[in-house]
Amino acid sequence: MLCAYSHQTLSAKNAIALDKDLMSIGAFSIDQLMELAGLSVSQAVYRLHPLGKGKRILIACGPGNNGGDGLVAARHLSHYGYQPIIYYPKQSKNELYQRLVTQLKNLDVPFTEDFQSALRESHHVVDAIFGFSFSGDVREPFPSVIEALKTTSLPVTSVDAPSSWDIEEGPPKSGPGKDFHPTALVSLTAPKPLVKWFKGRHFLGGRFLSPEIAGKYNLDLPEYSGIDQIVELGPSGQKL
Ligand SMILES: NC(=O)C1=CN([C@@H]2O[C@H](COP(=O)(O)OP(=O)(O)OC[C@H]3O[C@@H](n4cnc5c(N)ncnc54)[C@H](OP(=O)(O)O)[C@@H]3O)[C@@H](O)[C@H]2O)[C@@H](O)CC1
Ligand SMILES: [K+]
Repeated sequence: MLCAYSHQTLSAKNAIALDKDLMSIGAFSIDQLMELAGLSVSQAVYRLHPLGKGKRILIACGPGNNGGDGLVAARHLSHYGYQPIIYYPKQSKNELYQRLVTQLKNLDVPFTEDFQSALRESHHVVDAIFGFSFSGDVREPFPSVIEALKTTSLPVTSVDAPSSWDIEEGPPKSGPGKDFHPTALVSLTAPKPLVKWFKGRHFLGGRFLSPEIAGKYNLDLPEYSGIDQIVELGPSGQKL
């Protein structure tokens, strides 16, 4: 069900500030926020790609928290009955990420270094490469991965931002991300300004935001249904 939601977006600067507020004023830990983000992504994939459409989900994870959201989503998808496979070429030494990797290995979720082969065997791709801290030109080893996400015929669900898009200015005018338009986007906490250029199915995952923090950033709290962690919005997050 589409919901009424007004237009506010969160700039990259405010997304970072809001994250800090969630951990100070909001008293959340990063583990909790990443768990909620990844759970939202897993619910969006389930909504977009029910088990009957094919179980093999390729999850491309970048080096930062966007990648961490992908690792959490993979764990939930495995428990739902999917067969996730993880491409995570720049693994963080941070303990949080190492624990997420161990949790996946304990579920026998495979990791691959060969993105292109994994893509050929998959039914759906999750783009958890870069989120709101991406900037500049895409560095190795990710250009060929972004290129493959652009040209694949498989549905691609991007986490928080289509990777390689500028958070404020949207799709790049050159480079591997030029003309990359994922099938779906899961905005976390609030849509970012880039949604102005997004045309696919758009979900919001932010069912943990308190009225106080939402008010500080002038965000409306949308109405979530039942026990859902996500709500579907218009492509640009517009009021429908
Ligand atoms: N409350 C919320 O909403 C929550 C949000 N969360 C999630 O966190 C995300 C933000 O995470 P984040 O700040 O860790 O950064 P992220 O976007 O993953 O990327 C940074 C990494 O990419 C790299 N990198 C950058 N540019 C690059 C380039 N051109 N080419 C190549 N590499 C490049 C950069 O590497 P560096 O160069 O610094 O070594 C760095 O390691 C956010 O979007 C959401 O998904 C939840 O987990 C928690 C709650
Ligand atoms: K992403």
